[in-house]
Amino acid sequence: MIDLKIPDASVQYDDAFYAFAKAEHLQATLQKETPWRQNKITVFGKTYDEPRLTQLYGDAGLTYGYSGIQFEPLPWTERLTQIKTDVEKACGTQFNICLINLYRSGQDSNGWHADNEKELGKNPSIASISFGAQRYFHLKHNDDKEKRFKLLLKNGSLLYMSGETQHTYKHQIAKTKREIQPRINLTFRKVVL
Ligand SMILES: O=C(O)CCC(=O)C(=O)O
Ligand SMILES: [Fe+2]
Repeated sequence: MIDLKIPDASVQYDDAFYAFAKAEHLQATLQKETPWRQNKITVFGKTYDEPRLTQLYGDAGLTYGYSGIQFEPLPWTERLTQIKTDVEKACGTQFNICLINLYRSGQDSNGWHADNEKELGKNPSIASISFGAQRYFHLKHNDDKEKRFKLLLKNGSLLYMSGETQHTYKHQIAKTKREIQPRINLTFRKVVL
């Protein structure tokens, strides 16, 4: 992994954590075998479909949620356990849940947010694996408008955010009008509460 040297944050990246062909295969397999959920989000009293499909896997007994919804994870599959082991080795950190996102097209997205839920403890460590179509990952500093960064997340890449990153920055996957194939993203996290 290389350090992206994002000021006031700790963000590391490996653009070929998995070889291209292996990553394409994992994209196709996970897309097919995951029991995708369509969650609803409520913004200013109106309810919408979340602009992507998701699923949560994790250790038995844990719960994790965001935007006011709590989820119970499905038990780890063999495939996800293998990926988790690979990621833990690379990051030197243990994880106990994995949120999977499916971005079906360029119209699917993930709006500005930080993964700073209190269940993740003081300085959340988040490892993010991307399979399939490349999408831009944007970072913006909470207090300094000049500090904005974007990174094209490649098929098979690993992005690791730790330290104070979730306090100092928000991140997003923006919509795009370009014709774009599906993308799967796995974020490994550690629930400590
Ligand atoms: O899809 C991505 O690369 C980011 C996903 C994300 O930020 C999240 O699920 O919290
Ligand atoms: Fe996130």
